[in-house]
Amino acid sequence: MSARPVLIWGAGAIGGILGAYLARAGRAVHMVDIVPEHVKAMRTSGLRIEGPVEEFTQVLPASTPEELTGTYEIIILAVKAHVTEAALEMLLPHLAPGGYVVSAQNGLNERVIAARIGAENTVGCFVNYGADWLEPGRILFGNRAAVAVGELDGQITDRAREVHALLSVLEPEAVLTDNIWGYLWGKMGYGALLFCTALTPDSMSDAMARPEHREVYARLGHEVMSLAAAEGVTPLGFNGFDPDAFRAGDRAAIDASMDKMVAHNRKTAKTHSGIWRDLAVRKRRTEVDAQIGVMVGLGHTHGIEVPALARMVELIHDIEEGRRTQSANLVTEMLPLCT
Ligand SMILES: NC(=O)C1=CN([C@@H]2O[C@H](COP(=O)(O)OP(=O)(O)OC[C@H]3O[C@@H](n4cnc5c(N)ncnc54)[C@H](OP(=O)(O)O)[C@@H]3O)[C@@H](O)[C@H]2O)C=CC1
Ligand SMILES: CC(C)(CO)C(=O)C(=O)O
Repeated sequence: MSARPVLIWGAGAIGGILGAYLARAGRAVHMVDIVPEHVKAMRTSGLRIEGPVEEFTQVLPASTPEELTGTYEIIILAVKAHVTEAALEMLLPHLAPGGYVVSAQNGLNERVIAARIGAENTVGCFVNYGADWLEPGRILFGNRAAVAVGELDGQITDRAREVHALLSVLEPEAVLTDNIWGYLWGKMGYGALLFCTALTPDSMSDAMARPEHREVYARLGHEVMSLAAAEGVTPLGFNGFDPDAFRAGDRAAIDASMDKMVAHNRKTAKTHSGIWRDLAVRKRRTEVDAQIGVMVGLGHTHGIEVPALARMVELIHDIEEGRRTQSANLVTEMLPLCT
């Protein structure tokens, strides 16, 4: 592995775990986060990784954005999708000429990053491992899961290999792919299902297991996979998510896929999605506009009807703004749009 230092921008659940694994493996990393208490904990007592995967504490060099000096050739961005643009503006003075930014996020952030700094300075990445930021200096690593890395144009380059080697320190089964958009769109589909689980107080597995709500999940997945096809992308499956089943609207195959996703999520110590956590625990805005709202816009562009996605955006906003509370009834309300 090359010894070029790595800057991790956003040291929460995803970035924190990645940084701790890289540092423990002897890689030079520097962590940046806007939460001063978290930054202080990382560089003094250390970042505690907890949970069933592995437990260890790693002291890490860390700064707030205001404290950071110098430039880096490799920057991994791991903030929530709705703050990607703001974080990019903050990190750009620290991107060395010829360096690149990798998005370890959910959503189509690579488009946003490439629009700002050029596709030639952007490397694609997909992460599905489960983690929760618990408090300053403490992160739960709930479960291992699929990870993939690839260039936006599908070429297998030295720098894609370099990023793949970095992610492989955390996830030995990480994939180096020539179809990163396929993984990212697969996660857009799975992500839509996760947003639906977060309409309820239930765990991801309990919410997905409800037979009376299967039509809603089937419709959401179908809308996303139809958009992916219109975008010319061949979505890829992972951890039980079967894009072809949802694209075809094949109920038997969708049920089989949902059962696999339920089984996958029964094994994690992160029982609820990050979306649920933003709503129920952190009491803050979710990534709904950056992930689901973006697809409603693409529906208009392509002339594809996406009523379930559009209604879900409204319902998540209702919860964010205190007009509704999380309830299985919200999913039931979507049924007429989905049959
Ligand atoms: N957690 C998970 O299991 C998974 C998450 N993802 C995706 O990964 C991405 C990151 O999520 P996650 O790690 O959970 O989020 P977290 O909120 O745990 O971590 C993000 C961290 O970045 C900080 N931050 C916010 N704005 C900035 C900024 N401008 N500069 C530097 N730091 C900033 C946040 O502070 P503050 O909290 O104060 O905003 C927070 O500490 C999201 O797109 C998510 O959907 C993907 C797969 C699984
Ligand atoms: C559920 C998970 C961890 C994917 O496995 C996720 O992406 C999220 O919480 O948003």
